[in-house]
Amino acid sequence: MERKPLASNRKIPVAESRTKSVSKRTRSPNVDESVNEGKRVCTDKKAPTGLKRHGSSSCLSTCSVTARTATARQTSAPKLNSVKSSSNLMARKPSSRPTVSHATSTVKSLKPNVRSGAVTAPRPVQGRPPTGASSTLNSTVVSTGAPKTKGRPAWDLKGRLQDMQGELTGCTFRIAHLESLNQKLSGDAEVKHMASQSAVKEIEHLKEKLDQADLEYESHKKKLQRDLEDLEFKKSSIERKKSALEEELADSNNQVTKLQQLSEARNKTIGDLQFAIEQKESEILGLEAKARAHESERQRLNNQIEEWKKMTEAHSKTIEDLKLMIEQKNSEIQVKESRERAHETERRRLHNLVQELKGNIRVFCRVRPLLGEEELCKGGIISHINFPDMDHKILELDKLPDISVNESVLNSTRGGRALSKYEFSFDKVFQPESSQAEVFEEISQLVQSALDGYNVCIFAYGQTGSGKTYTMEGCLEEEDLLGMIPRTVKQIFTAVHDLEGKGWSYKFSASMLEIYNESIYDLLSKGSAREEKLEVKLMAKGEDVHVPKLSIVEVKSEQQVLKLLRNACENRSVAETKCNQRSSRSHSVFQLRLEGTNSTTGESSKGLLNLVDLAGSERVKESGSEGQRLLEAQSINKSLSNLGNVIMALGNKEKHIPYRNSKLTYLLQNSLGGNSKTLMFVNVSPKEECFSETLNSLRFATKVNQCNIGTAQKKS
Ligand SMILES: Nc1ncnc2c1ncn2[C@@H]1O[C@H](COP(=O)(O)OP(=O)(O)OP(=O)(O)O)[C@@H](O)[C@H]1O
Repeated sequence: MERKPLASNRKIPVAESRTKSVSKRTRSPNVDESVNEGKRVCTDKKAPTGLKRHGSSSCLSTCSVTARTATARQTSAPKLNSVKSSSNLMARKPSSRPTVSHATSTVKSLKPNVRSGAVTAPRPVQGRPPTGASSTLNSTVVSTGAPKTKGRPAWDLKGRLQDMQGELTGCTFRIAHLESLNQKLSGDAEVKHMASQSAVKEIEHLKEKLDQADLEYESHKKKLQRDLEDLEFKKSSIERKKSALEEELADSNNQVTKLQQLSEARNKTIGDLQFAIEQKESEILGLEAKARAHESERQRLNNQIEEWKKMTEAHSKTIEDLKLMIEQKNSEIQVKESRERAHETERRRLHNLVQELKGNIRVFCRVRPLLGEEELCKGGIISHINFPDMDHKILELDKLPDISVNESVLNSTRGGRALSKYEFSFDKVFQPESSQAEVFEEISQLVQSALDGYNVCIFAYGQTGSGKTYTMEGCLEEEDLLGMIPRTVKQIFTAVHDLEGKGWSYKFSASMLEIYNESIYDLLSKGSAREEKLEVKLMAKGEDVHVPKLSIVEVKSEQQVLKLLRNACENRSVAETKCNQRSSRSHSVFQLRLEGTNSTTGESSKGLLNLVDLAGSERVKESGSEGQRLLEAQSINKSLSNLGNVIMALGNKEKHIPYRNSKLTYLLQNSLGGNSKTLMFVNVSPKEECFSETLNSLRFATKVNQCNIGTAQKKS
């Protein structure tokens, strides 16, 4: 709150200055100063009202003193200094009275002038005649006349005495007059002194009041400031409260809105609930009706239960009879199961016998169909390959006119044209339209042999592009196109499920490797391990061969094996980008170890299934390879010809079988020969330009097919 200036404030300095002046006057009463000051006070119209009253009286008294002083000045103009000093003395010592001696001194001071006759009549104040004592004094002086000393001779002592007596009389008169004047002035001075004292007291009183007023003002000001601060604090707190209240109001409004929405929702819910209650009430009515119906039904059922109890007693007897029968049947079943197990053992024996009779090396020939652009040539007909017999065991290869083959051939005619034919006989010949399922059906017995504890080896042999990979792996993403490996795995897991009912439990572990340029690589490992060359080791004489560091994964499902196959394919394709068409130039070997035990009969079996996709069998000379290709071709040629040599040696019952001449035969040592069953697919391309390679492949397969490598031994 802004403080308004008080009216008295403006006047205070004046009053103070006046008070100071008065005090000063009081401390040093000087008539002239008082006169001057008195005049100034009288003319000061700005004096405060409180002071005016006192001031006016003071002024009046001062003015009267002034007037008198002025009169005295006029009266005794020549001796003004003396009068002044008297006045000053009186003013300084108000209690002291002017004495005669004093006056005498004054008179004395006048003497020289009298003596000299230089006393002059005081000049009257302009416009005003001399009044009172002054006029009297003047008249006295005048009446005494001028000194007449000059006019008397020295000897006229009497005259001079008279003059001096006259002069003394005048002086005496003047002294008396001055004394009266002095008394009057003393009285005036006393009055003035008293007035001055009262004025001083008044001023002091006023000063005290002023100080008090100042103190009050200061305290009031402080109070007002405190009040102002309090009010401002209250104002700010009120504003805070106001803003808080506004926020609360906004919150409240929000809450009100929410509550309104909630209320609406609840009203709707209440409506729904009421509707539901009505429905439930009607349902309850219906249920009550049903309950009544059920009660009557329960009554009826109770009656029926009573009847059934009687029947149950009768049935219990029947059940006892049946239990006896079941026990009899169970003992019969056990007898039958033991017979079945004996039959299973016999089946295995007979199955092996059949395999033996068929030969432990069997050769299937598969001719793939013409594909894509190949079909456009000659209307999609394979004219140089014939399948003459109904048993699908013979393949005829027509000698093409422009291809010379150093071989004895059958002569025949077709369409009036003499043709040379090559006839090959195998355990089975699959025509181009044969499906994967049909092919697998023929080898499924071999798979069963692996479960029975035999080493089984299935090869795919043939030139590049003849269908080896298609036959062994097929397309893993399409059920119908699955090759021999996934189908074998599937059959094994299906068969194991059946065998479990006969007391058998199996453990399977899988591995997959690649032999490229006579080096072994793990197809199930990744990174640097994928590039590591592995070695074949023989554990002990007559024992299994094994490859240290090779990944051997225990598998428990068909899906797990398929996943491994996919990983292997991926790894093979990665390597293929580094080395052109590497998959065609390497052998891939999938191995599945099967270990079975029969907890009922105590039998056990240990089989090894080898599924081999051999490298393309092109001949080095004809392919005209050089550099890396030549090295690959030489490695392939070496391992394939050694495979033929091993099989020949086995067929010839030679003492030394050259297994170690190549990595492939060394690895398959225990799966080729007396303790194993071997099947070779010879894959044939339908293209005429592949005639020469087809002929070579068929000749190689024929040699293998003619071998009898002995009776397989079951491992246990
Ligand atoms: N019986 C068949 N039915 C349909 N297509 C086949 C058949 N046999 C092979 N093919 C196809 O022929 C092509 C070559 O087959 P595949 O790759 O299996 O030959 P390959 O002998 O394994 O060749 P490589 O030695 O180069 O690996 C592939 O596209 C394959 O799908």
